Amino acid sequence: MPKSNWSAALRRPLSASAAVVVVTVLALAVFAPLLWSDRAAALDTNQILRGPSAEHWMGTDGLGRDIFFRVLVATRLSVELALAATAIGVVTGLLLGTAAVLLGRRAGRLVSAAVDIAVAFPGVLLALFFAVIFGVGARGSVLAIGLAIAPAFARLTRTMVARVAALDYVSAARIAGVGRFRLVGWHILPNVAEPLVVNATITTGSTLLAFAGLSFLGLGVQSPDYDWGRLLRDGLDVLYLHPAAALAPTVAVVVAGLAFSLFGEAVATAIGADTARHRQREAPAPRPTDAPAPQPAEPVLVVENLHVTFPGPVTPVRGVSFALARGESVGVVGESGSGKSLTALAVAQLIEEPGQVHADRLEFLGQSLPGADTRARRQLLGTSFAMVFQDPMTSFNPTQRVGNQLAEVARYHQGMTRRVAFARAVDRLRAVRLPGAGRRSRQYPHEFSGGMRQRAMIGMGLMCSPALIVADEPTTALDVTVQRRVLRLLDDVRAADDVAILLISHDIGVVRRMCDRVLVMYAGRIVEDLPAADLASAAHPYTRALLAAVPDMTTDRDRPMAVIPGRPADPADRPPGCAFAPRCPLAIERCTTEEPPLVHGVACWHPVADVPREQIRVGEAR
Ligand SMILES: Nc1ncnc2c1ncn2[C@@H]1O[C@H](COP(=O)(O)OP(=O)(O)OP(=O)(O)O)[C@@H](O)[C@H]1O
Repeated sequence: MPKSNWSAALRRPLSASAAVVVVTVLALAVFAPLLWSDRAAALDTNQILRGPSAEHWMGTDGLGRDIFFRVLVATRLSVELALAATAIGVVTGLLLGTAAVLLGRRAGRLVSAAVDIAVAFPGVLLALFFAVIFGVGARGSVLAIGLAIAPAFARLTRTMVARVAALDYVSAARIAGVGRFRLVGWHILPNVAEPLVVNATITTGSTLLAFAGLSFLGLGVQSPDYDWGRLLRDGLDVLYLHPAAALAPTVAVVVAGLAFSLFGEAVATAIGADTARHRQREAPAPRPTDAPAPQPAEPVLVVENLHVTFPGPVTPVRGVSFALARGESVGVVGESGSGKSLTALAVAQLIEEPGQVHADRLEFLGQSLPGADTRARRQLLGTSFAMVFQDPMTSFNPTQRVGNQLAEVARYHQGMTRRVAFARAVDRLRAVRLPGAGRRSRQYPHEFSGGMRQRAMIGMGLMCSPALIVADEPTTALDVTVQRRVLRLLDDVRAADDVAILLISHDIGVVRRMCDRVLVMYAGRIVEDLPAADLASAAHPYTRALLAAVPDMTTDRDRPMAVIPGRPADPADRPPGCAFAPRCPLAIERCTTEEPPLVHGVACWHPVADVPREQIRVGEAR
């Protein structure tokens, strides 16, 4: 951590004072018993319960012992106990918080549930509960307080670990066969150490106070040993006669407790500044010249048996399965209403009530999207997933400048300052080749053309480091030349940054040019999955009919345009068997009774790979 962060944090008067007090307390803990034990233990029966004087600054106790020196000497036991309890709490918390990685998902879930229940109890109640179990005395109270602070620490650890455990390098280490303990100790904990250290420092402050409480209640340190809590308890017995006896240990507890907590805050400030700087460094502008991101072993997106249902019930998406690798571009084509957009929205977790999404697997970058808690999901989708919507007019907030809207993403997800985030927004607008990016970033969306807005939307997706861009009809609202520019930009981004692209379009020609693979959807199902280069050899009559409807250089312009006869299936009234059967010129008996599964890339009882394209030209527009 750079020295400047520490000096900046310690330049704040409160942090500097806290640091001075913490160092003093630690020095007293080491040296006070060596220097003043005798004076603290010396009995003077002539000086019993005397008030403050030049000889005894805080007066004397019931045996004539000097209270000031007793408070100084008690520093060691008080700090020792607090540190021991904090250590127990931290180690137990770390073990419980990493249980999901160490013990596997099921046992981890049980541990998490137990931790959540424990967190629901107030810490003081837990400490008293454990103190009764472990018995009166210093050892019992160390265990009691240590175990009482463990659940909160475990929950913090669990949250931090879950974030790091989903990262690519942890997946790579898993696949490389790294053991669980090494994975946690080597790859995960060092990356979450900073906030945990900060929290442990702050916890030490509260632990000091908790010990004083237990000793005060008679459950902590027992005579003849004494810590600040014990002195406080003795002082309270003579409070009206001799208030300084209670005041001195009280001041010691409060000042030391506050100092540790404020010192923890100072550490947090120093580390926070450093982490933010790191994050900015870790997220360099993805330029075409950048080295490609390391290849993960897992696909970017895995969808298995996806269903989207609305009340009725209607199921416009029924059992869709596909996967996307890094840098792969997959097109989804089909007529209006075939379920393309709902599939994309389900992947983006944007289907709203009363819509229901069910899937055997819906994983993005190895993380189950329906399983992730909302915050983790937001973070994951916010940093690694970008969506370009059909209507560029509604994708931006009309009341905010475009640059600010892009910058917001980096400020929220990457903790950048306003100025740094805005500079990155301008850089991203430049990366999507928006002319005059600096000036444009200060304009409002209505001052942009449709094509510019789509490019800015892609730029917004590039504010973090997306692994997947879902583009739902991104060029439908644009004229042909602008369309081509936007599509080329998407393709460049894919090539430069190894971003996977899911392109939804009803234009099979666009998909053929842009994509590696094509998924053809009909009535909520994938009916064909084939390489874009092999479209000409499509086997499903529906794919062939879609292709036949696209005019090419060989199309006879004197003949009317080819169309697919009939109407797309209504999701609320779907025919039995293959949904395309009523419109299919090759339908056989079985097609009307039994729905064909997707086998070898085609869902058809009568695949027609070898039937000439002209035979599938099933209808013509009048
Ligand atoms: N909120 C909803 N409630 C009920 N049905 C819906 C809802 N949203 C969409 N649908 C239905 O789901 C079906 C698929 O819709 P979807 O928007 O995915 O089609 P699409 O293939 O993307 O079509 P387009 O190309 O016209 O956008 C349609 O029949 C639509 O009417």
